[in-house]
Amino acid sequence: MKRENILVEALPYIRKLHGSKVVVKCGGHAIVNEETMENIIKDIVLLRYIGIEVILVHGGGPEISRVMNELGIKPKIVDGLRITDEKTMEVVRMVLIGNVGTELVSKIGSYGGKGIGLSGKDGRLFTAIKKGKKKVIVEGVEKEIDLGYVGEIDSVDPEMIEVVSSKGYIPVISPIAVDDEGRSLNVNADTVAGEIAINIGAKKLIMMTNVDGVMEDPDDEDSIFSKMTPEYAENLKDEGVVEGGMIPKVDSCMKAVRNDVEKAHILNGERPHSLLLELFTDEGVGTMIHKG
Ligand SMILES: Nc1ncnc2c1ncn2[C@@H]1O[C@H](COP(=O)(O)OP(=O)(O)O)[C@@H](O)[C@H]1O
Ligand SMILES: CC(=O)N[C@@H](CCC(=O)OP(=O)(O)O)C(=O)O
Repeated sequence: MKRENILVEALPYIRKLHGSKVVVKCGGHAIVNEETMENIIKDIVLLRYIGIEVILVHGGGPEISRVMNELGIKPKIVDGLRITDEKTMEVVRMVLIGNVGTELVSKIGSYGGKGIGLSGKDGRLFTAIKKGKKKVIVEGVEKEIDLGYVGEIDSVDPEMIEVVSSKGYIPVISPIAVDDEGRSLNVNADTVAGEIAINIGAKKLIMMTNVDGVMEDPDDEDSIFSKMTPEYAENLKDEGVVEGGMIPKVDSCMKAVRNDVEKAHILNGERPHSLLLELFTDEGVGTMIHKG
């Protein structure tokens, strides 16, 4: 397609999204690679310049696991959730807030945007309660596993996001919540992104990961589902097609579209500018979850 046609094709999409809020969740796999991370940040800054209020929620699972291994702590993840003891919680805070969050804020700045780092603790943006024990099936047998300092979101107060976003800042949110006693709790970043999207009235929730979308067979790119309803996604979960880290993503997307977020998308952040292609072209990429 000619370059001018690409720009013209984007116009109705830009018009529709101008002034609305879009939550972008960037997974740890998509940000471990410097080039991938820079491409995503460039797209986010561009969206902000054309009047779309982007709220960035980041993960960092692979980086947390890398640092844990370096410290001699073996990472354990069940259904996409990290078992988090006290020492692990320290690592999670250090990596997510101290490292990944500040790096994203500074990259946004280097492309001309204004990033601001937040976590659940800032203005009590989101609070959580300890999730406690989780039932899992191991080799056909049901077991209860204590997840430790893993939080389940209890409340979201979006005022802080609204204040900074209305002044042109791009909030960069680390998935660490606070509980009533002021303790830090580790929350999956997909869950945080979904809850924030619902509570700020976002038009879209976009999950950037390291696969093209939800697939029938994760090893076969051609088996991607380009569109699905929450009911269909629920079936895929029940059938065991959706596993591991894809479970919290699909759960958050289903909950978001059932709570008035127009559309939720799962995209491959490793494909350069997949975010712009999804938002501004007729074809779109990845998997879209929409109400029936
Ligand atoms: N049906 C599926 N389709 C695509 N990916 C799947 C599916 N089921 C499980 N997965 C896994 O989910 C992973 C994405 O989750 P995760 O590793 O937590 O990513 P992120 O760090 O981006 O949050 C994929 O790399 C893939 O291995
Ligand atoms: C409770 C829980 O699992 N928290 C996650 C938080 C980071 C995250 O979600 O990172 P990704 O988006 O890269 O997976 C963790 O400790 O890995």
